Amino acid sequence: MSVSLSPSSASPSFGGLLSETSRQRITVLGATGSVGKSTLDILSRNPECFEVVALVAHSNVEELAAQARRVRAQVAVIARADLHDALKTALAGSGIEAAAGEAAVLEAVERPCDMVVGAIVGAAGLKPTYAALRAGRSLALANKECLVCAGDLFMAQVHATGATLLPVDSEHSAVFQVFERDNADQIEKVVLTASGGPFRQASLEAMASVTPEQALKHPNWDMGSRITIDSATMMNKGFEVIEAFHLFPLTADQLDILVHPQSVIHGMVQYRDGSLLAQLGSPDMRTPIAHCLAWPRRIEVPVERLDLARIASLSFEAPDPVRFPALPLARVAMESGPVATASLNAADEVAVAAFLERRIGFLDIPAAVAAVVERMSAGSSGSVSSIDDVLAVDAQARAFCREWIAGR
Ligand SMILES: NC(=O)C1=CN([C@@H]2O[C@H](COP(=O)(O)OP(=O)(O)OC[C@H]3O[C@@H](n4cnc5c(N)ncnc54)[C@H](OP(=O)(O)O)[C@@H]3O)[C@@H](O)[C@H]2O)C=CC1
Ligand SMILES: CC(=O)[C@@H](O)[C@H](O)COP(=O)(O)O
Ligand SMILES: [Mn+2]
Repeated sequence: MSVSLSPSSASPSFGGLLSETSRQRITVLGATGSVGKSTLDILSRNPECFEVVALVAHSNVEELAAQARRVRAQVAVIARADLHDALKTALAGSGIEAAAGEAAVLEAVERPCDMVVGAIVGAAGLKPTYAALRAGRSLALANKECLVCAGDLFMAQVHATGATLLPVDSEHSAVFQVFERDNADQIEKVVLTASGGPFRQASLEAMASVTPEQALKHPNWDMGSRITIDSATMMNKGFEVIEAFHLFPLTADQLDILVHPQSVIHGMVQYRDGSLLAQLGSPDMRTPIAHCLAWPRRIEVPVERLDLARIASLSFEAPDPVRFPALPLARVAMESGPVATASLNAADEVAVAAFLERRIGFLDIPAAVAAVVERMSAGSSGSVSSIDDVLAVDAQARAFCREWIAGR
C-alpha cells in the first residue's frame, strides 16, 4: 500500500498497529534533530505501543546515546565513522550496540522493523531512506528532499514493494487526513498553507540585508536551521509543492499555496461540490508524527489544544512570487524534471549554508539556486534512473553553486 491513496489503501499488516499483543518496532533516521526529538518524545511516552530498533544520527554522540538509553534501542548508529569510539564510550554498560559509518547506517535500516521515520536533513537522507523502502519498510517521511530530488524513484519503489509511505510534513499530513480516497477524482485542488516566514511583510530592499539571526526566527515553528531558512525564502513551500506532486495523484495546477500567518490550518482539499476540507492543529510536529506512528489509529499526544475563541481570527494572503522568487523557481524546476529538482535542492543546501556562514546575502540564496538550476538544466539529458544518478547531479550542482558563490 502506498500513499497514492487508492480506495483500498488500508494495509492488513499495518491495521493492527497498536494491538495489545505486539509493540510496533520503529527505527528513526535523524533521531537527534528537531523531528527526531519530537518522534522520540512520542515513542518514550508510549512504551506499551512502540519499541525502538535503531536510532541514527550524524555527529551528536551525546544526544544519540542519551536517547538510546532512554528508549532502550537495540542499536545506535552514528554516521561519522570517526565517532565510533566516542559512541561506544557513551553507551558503555548499557547493553546497546554502538555502530558507526555509512555502511552501518544502511545496515540499520535493513534490520527488521515495522516503520522507519525518515528525518535526516537534506540529500544526505537519500540513500538510507531509499534503502528503507527497498527493504519494504513502512516509511514515515519527513525528509522532503528525498521527493524533491528523487520523487519518481521513491514512488516507483513504493509501488514496486507495496510499502506504506506516510507524510510527516505538516501540510502533507493535513492533506492526507482530509483526502477522501474514494473521491480522489472529485478533487479540484489541494491547498498547502505557508506561514510566510519572518519576512512575510518585508520589502526586497529590507530582505537584502537581513542577518542569519533574523532569518532563523520562524514565527510559529521550532525547526532545524536549514528548513527554517527555507521557510524564510519560501523555498520550503516550493519544495512542498514538489513533494505533494509526488505524494498525491494531482497535476501541478491543482496545487495551490496560501499564506496563512498563524499556521493553524495546515492543508486543505477542495472538492467539486464546493466543500473545502481542512486539518487544523497547534504548530507542533508531534501531531503529524504521531499520526504516522499510530496510523490508521490515533494516540494521545500532549500538544496544546487549539482555543479558537482565543485565537479569534485566522488570516490569509496570496503568496508574492516577486519577493519570494523561490516559489516560481521550484515550479519551473518541477516542470523541467528530476535534474532540475535535484539541482534545486543541492544548490539550496550550499547557498543556505553560505548564508548562515555570512558568505552571501539572503537574496543571494534564490539567485544562486536559479543560476545553478539553469546551468544544470542546459547541459543535461534530463533523465535519472538511480539514486547514484541523482547523487551525481547533486554533486555537480553543488560544485556549480560553490563556483557561483566564489564568483560574486
Ligand atoms: N523540523 C520540522 O519541524 C520539520 C522538518 N521537516 C523535514 O525533516 C527533515 C529533518 O528536519 P529537522 O529535524 O528540522 O533537521 P535538524 O537539522 O534538526 O536535524 C537533522 C538530523 O539529521 C541528522 N543528519 C544530518 N546529516 C546526516 C547524515 N549524513 N547521516 C545521518 N544523519 C544525519 C542530524 O544528526 P546530528 O544531530 O548528529 O547532526 C539530525 O539528527 C528535513 O528534511 C526537513 O525538511 C519537515 C517538516 C517539519
Ligand atoms: C512544520 C512544517 O511542516 C514546516 O514545513 C513548516 O510548514 C514551515 O513553515 P512555513 O509554512 O513557513 O514554510
Ligand atoms: Mn511543512
